[in-house]
Amino acid sequence: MHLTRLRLHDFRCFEQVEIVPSATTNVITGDNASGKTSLLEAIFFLGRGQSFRQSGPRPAIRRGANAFTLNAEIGVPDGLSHRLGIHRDKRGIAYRRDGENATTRLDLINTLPLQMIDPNVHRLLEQGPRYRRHFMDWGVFHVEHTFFPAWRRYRRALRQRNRALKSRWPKKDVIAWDAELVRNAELVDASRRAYIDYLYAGLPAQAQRLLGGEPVTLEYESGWRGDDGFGHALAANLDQDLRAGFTQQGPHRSDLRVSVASTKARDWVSRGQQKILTTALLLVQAELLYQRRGIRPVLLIDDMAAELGARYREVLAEEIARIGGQSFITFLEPSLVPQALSDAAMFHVEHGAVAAPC
Ligand SMILES: Nc1ncnc2c1ncn2[C@@H]1O[C@H](COP(=O)(O)OP(=O)(O)OP(=O)(O)O)[C@@H](O)[C@H]1O
Repeated sequence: MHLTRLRLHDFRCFEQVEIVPSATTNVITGDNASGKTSLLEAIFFLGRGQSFRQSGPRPAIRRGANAFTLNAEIGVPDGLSHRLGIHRDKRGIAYRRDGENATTRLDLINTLPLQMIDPNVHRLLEQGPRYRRHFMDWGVFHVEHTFFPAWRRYRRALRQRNRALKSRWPKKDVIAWDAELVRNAELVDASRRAYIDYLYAGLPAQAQRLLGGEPVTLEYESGWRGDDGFGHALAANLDQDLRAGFTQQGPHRSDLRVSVASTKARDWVSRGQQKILTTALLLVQAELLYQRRGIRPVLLIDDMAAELGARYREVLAEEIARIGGQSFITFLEPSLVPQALSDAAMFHVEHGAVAAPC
């Protein structure tokens, strides 16, 4: 699965741009503020239906324009292709797959699976559990089919239970949601555990290649206390939930502990090592998706050289080339592009224009 053509119209600093990328590695170079990240953002939008920037889709409309349009053609392994489109104007955002108006974000996610590695990727280790849950759930979503419907039902029941708690409704109205919560929490928990086991199995080989064999461990934390199951934990914590006004335990509070040589990875000092470790985790995820479903996600790597010296850059580039699939990797300057990417298609971005492969 890869992009065979990409068109941007009035998106960020680009008025009108079309690129025909390589099915393997695409290197994008350009000065600060030339539009490299915006190109990756456009691809990300097409695969996720939203931006990775905090500001939401509206500011992505080019200054002075009324709407942006993104289009992509996606080649799939059986020789077929899909067309994806996104249009954003003042009325809202519309998605299209193969001309179909009823396209949802889920359709985009399934049509163009992609994995983003940005300069802040180390926050996966440093910051709160939300980032690690997001990391886990991206992978679980793509490989464990029971996960997403259960997660959706769980969140719906959680919202209702929290509403009852916040509004100080009688106990019976709170616990009325417990059976639905428990049923779905167990499915979510089982899918995540199975996924982390698979991921863990692939990690030593990847860590060996990228980190030189430091033992990395992953420990999944379910989000509730005790070994007697979620139903028991919910019941035992009911009075505390009533006082707090929300459900304090459950899969929505789960976490993934990442340790290197028995030290919590966020205490591992070097930012560069943290970036390499996080990238290793993301690449194992990408490989797992290929092994389990035959899908290679498109890799988007923004400012690959940030935090990394020449040796780590080279090791990472070799790994990306080994894994295969399509990638888009940005660099400030051509001199930062590692040797292992010398066969990549090269694009140069300048003043809202993209120069074709040279
Ligand atoms: N809606 C918009 N309309 C016009 N220009 C915009 C809009 N949004 C952002 N820009 C501009 O687009 C330019 C490209 O930004 P982008 O983040 O893609 O650059 P970059 O090449 O990744 O830079 P860096 O290497 O510094 O991260 C910036 O000058 C930014 O101010």
